[in-house]
Amino acid sequence: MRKKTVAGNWKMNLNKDEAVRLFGEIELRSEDVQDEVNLMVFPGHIYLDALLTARSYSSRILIGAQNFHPAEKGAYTGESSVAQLKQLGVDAVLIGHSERREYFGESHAFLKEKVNAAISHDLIPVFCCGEPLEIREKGEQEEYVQRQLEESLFHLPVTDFAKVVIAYEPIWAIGTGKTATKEQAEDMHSFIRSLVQLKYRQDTSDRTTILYGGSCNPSNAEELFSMPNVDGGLIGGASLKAEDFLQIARKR
Ligand SMILES: O=C[C@H](O)COP(=O)(O)O
Repeated sequence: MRKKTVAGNWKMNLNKDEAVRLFGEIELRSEDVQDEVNLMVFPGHIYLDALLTARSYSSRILIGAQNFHPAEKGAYTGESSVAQLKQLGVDAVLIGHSERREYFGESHAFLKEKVNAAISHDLIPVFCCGEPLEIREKGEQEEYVQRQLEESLFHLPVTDFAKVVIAYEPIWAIGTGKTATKEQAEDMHSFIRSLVQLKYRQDTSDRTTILYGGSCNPSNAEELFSMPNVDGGLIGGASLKAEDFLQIARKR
């Protein structure tokens, strides 16, 4: 039985006070979210330390970084390494978000390096994949997502792959209010799981967490999460309000 995961990607939103307050509210009010739900937040990079410091000792909320550079160290102005994030106390990293692929030109090969760097420092890689609208309209979404996984993720040996969380985020649904239907999400999630089974093993594919992202909110989370292969969500806009985020986390 897979545990559900609900992760909030705060992107480049909130100031420091707002970020610390939001984290505190989520932490305080997460008590009525079932124990079997994993909670994760990805705040703005410059607030990671503040949140890690504010996090209570017994907190159930994992804190992740939205970005990093795969090199161990070096002349990469403005970047952070996984070693630096690990030392800070970060638990997870986002890799392959469509915004990083599109606006920062992160290639399949670069994302593969990021995956390797995260694994080598024992950070949970949350690997995002998903197709743009024109690909969906041509009906080529499966080939598109398969390539993303094959180029950047499926090189991992099974023991490392077991640490990865996959997030399927159709680009046409991100921040648009136009969420995938539960059938569209389930079709892609079950396709991804079948690829994992082919590449690895049945027990690995049974255990792989596959999140849905793209305009997921308190009104549509329940039907999306009711699908057998949807193991929770990677939430953008709706994760910026504690009540909305927690309402999503309470959906089964
Ligand atoms: O990482 C989160 C996704 O990009 C979804 O964002 P959204 O919920 O605002 O559509």
